[in-house]
Amino acid sequence: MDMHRFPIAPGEALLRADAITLDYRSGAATVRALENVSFEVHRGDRLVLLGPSGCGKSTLLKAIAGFIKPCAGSLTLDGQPIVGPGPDRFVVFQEFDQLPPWKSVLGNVMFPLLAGGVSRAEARTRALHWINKVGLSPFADAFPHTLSGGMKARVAIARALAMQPAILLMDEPFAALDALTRRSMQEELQTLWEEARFTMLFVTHSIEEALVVGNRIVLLSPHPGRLRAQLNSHQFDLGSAGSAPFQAASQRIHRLLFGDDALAVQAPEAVHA
Ligand SMILES: Nc1ncnc2c1ncn2[C@@H]1O[C@H](COP(=O)(O)OP(=O)(O)OP(=O)(O)O)[C@@H](O)[C@H]1O
Repeated sequence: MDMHRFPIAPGEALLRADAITLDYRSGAATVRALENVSFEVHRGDRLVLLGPSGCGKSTLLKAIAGFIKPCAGSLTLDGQPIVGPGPDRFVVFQEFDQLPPWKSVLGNVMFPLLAGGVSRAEARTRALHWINKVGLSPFADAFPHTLSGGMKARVAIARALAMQPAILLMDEPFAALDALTRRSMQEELQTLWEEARFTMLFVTHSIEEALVVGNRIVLLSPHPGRLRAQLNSHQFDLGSAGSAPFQAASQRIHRLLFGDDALAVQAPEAVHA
């Protein structure tokens, strides 16, 4: 596969979630985290799962990663059922302590490649390529504890992209960062996407972040998590944040999640902001 670009066949669904229902069971208690959730991710999409705390965003991402199994419905990637974790999906979490502290930046980025059977020489070349892409070449030999939160986020992104997954799964990756760093990470992610056009599923509970990062947004309502609406948001980026259309879209989403609209509409609807 080309190291620099992820292949895209526009319009073709890469990931399908079809009528996903997922219960957590502990002892006699059952918590329904997701109910009848369906959506598609197309190649090259930056699809955002957005909703309030407890709506099942992380649960859905973990099911797509193959860590947990839905009790009903189907998840397919490239037409194949998802039955467990695989190298075609890579998760970036919020906790950047996911970087082993005894490995340098280069070692951290090479690690999953080596574990996946890539030769040392190839792993090093690929790792250095993506470390350079996220602007960390001068820090290739640095250890995680010497890096800022933003730099650790960039290492995590480089590590994920070096694996060339079919879909990059990001679970609130910037939530622990200060506002300025978070903003610059959103911008860097956008720049990386413009260069490499990878497919991404991004979880957040920030409406603004969803509008900036995503080209499409899937809204979930909580308890249990249900599909609330789907919106197109490709027209927005950091440059348009704060503009009148951006504010209007943001308010519309807020009403769908928390306002009267949230109560009025029972069935999922397609909404174009
Ligand atoms: N391991 C678990 N055992 C039991 N219930 C769980 C477990 N993990 C999550 N839940 C419940 O499932 C529901 C969805 O949780 P989930 O973490 O997926 O939501 P979320 O939208 O990602 O929330 P947040 O934004 O706060 O992380 C919640 O009611 C939560 O309490």
